[in-house]
Amino acid sequence: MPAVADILIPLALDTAYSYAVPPGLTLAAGDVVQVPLGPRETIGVVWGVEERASGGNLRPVTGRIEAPPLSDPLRKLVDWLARYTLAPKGSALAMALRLPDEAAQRETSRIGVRASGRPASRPTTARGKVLAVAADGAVRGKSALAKEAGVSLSVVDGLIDDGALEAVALVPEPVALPPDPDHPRVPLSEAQAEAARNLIAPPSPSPAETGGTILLEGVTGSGKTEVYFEAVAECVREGRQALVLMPEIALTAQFLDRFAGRFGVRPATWHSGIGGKRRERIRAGVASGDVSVVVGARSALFLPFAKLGLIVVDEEHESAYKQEDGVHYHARDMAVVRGRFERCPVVLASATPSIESLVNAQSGRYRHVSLPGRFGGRPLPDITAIDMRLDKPEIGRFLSPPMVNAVKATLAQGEQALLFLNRRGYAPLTLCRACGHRYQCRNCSTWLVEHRFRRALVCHQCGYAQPKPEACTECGAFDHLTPCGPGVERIAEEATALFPDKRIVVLSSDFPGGAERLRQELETVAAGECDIVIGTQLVAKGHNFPHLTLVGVLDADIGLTTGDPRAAERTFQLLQQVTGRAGRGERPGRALVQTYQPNHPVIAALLSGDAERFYEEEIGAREAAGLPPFGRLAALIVSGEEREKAEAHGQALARAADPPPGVMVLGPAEAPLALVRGRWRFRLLVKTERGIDVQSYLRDWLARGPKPRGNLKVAIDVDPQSFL
Ligand SMILES: Nc1ncnc2c1ncn2[C@@H]1O[C@H](COP(=O)(O)OP(=O)(O)OP(=O)(O)O)[C@@H](O)[C@H]1O
Ligand SMILES: [Zn+2]
Repeated sequence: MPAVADILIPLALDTAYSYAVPPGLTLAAGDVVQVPLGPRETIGVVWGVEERASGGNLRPVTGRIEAPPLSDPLRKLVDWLARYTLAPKGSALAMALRLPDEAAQRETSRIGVRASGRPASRPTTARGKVLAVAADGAVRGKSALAKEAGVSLSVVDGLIDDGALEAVALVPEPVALPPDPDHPRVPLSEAQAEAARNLIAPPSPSPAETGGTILLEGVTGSGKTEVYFEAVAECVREGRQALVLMPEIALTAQFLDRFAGRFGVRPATWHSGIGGKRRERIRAGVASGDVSVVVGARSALFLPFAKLGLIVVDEEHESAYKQEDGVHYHARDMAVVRGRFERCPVVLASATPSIESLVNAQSGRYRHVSLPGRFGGRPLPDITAIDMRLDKPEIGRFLSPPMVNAVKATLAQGEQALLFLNRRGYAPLTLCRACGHRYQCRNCSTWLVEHRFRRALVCHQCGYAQPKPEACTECGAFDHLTPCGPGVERIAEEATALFPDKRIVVLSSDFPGGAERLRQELETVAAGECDIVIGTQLVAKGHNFPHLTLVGVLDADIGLTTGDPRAAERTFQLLQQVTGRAGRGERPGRALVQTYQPNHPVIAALLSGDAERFYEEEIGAREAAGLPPFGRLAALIVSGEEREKAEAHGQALARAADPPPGVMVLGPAEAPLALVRGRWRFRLLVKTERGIDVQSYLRDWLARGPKPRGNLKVAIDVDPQSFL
């Protein structure tokens, strides 16, 4: 009987297609192949092979492709991801199947030169210098050779033309050298050593299964990194591979150097800035098992590891782990799933765990390993509130007098201060004082944010930008456009006026020069090469700034009024993280928090340092309201170019909802961000009891309900993190 292969294609298709396996080709599940699809050829992955009588009229597989096959656990992850998120299976596959892009194919290998043994036809002093260096016969890069000889590159080129030097292709450097788990290292503290032991080997004899998820909870600066490095070391000793997931921007040279301090070499890294050939070589090294540790952003979760033995999710509470477009997945949750399929342990590390993970730890589903104090007995920072109703800043200013004094005192000691405001740009709103006009995005229902550095009004949703006008575009009045409220650029202006001779740096995700420049800038902060850092949430977490002793939070209340069910949790985590940047080095730190609501439970918990009580109350509130993890949420976001049609489709969906007992469907309601990129948005929210299979319900409902037509779209977001 002929063999038939079911091939999943990495496009938005939900099922695998059947193809005949031509004689002479043997295929196994996971193989990457080329197949005809309509008039074209495309790439796919074998999802299953069987002998079937009816395979005769199927189109044949064209051939196998040189690419690492997808292992059984990775294919299971793709299936699971698609089922859980309701994304088409092919879209889930696309995340695990990044094929060499054309740019990578075109990249040429690096060329080096060495002495050919023939003399130069026209000897000169400069040429003599080059040949003297090259006399050892070693292969060098052209510019390295020129530099070593102290001549210009053209001299080297001349010698190549002349035949005295010959060009050879350089063997690419390995993407990562093998980490040494027993590299000499700084000793762990007693608390760290105990936590590391618990992480690697559970204290009480547990069932023979390895695997399992562990919550590693330790206050800011407790030294969790060194603890999970021990688990990584153990994994490497066993000859297996480890993956450490981090929020993208935490992947700094400082972190990689810490890794090198522990293991003797830097790990392979994986994030959106890594492209071309390097990407392919990391994938290949991961698939062959040559690369034993990868530190990466969330997409590293889909790398084809040959023998994965450990996944660490650092800062597991981070909402950046949730992908909010395309396949809506949460990398922390998928890490737990991949760990299950790979039968390897998953360590979730955080100073401020997500409510979900903490509940799982308390209920015994996860093991719980704690580090209750800072490394070296260092104290946690003192946190004090500044009541903004009493300590008002001057008109048009945003730093209250006690804040200014604290910064002054800190700088006088030669220490560093961080001013934290979670708002990019100069001012979040521009208003004409003559006619009252407010500048709004033409594609989105958002105010345009002034960016003074760029001299533009910018939409933070769609990126639309217009030059800041001289006169009001509505009424023509000159000199009446007023910035309302502060962003980090405006705080920088104020700080510069107050401390004109200090080095001030502003850090936010729109830092000019992109992520790589931003990473470099974070290094200079860590090295103590600036006095005042002004930053958004991007500098608030995961970083280690040893010179920083004062953290000033400028608007602690900013996140409390969003109406988001996670507002309290988010605000608490963010404030705890940002204040936790203070006093991590030799000198103790403190934090000042500007607030209009010092008695708000979140602010009060932060000030008292009683995280446990905050978590207890928040968990109680979630349970009472049936919110995650005690109930489940899923959102449908209907969008379209015409407002009425989008709303009507939302209403038609709601009419078809027919929720069974235990399921509630709310909406459609106009989304808080009602218009984004010219599309009107309406949200439906599904809230269910914990035991309900929300995916099955959603599938039935969508199959039954009206189909989106024309430019209408329905996005599905299971376990939504954002409610905008
Ligand atoms: N065994 C050790 N010996 C010397 N220094 C250590 C040791 N363990 C940790 N440290 C230092 O203590 C500081 C805090 O450690 P680390 O960054 O691992 O904390 P953390 O728990 O990850 O904090 P956060 O959650 O706030 O990011 C760092 O400066 C680190 O270098
Ligand atoms: Zn916009």
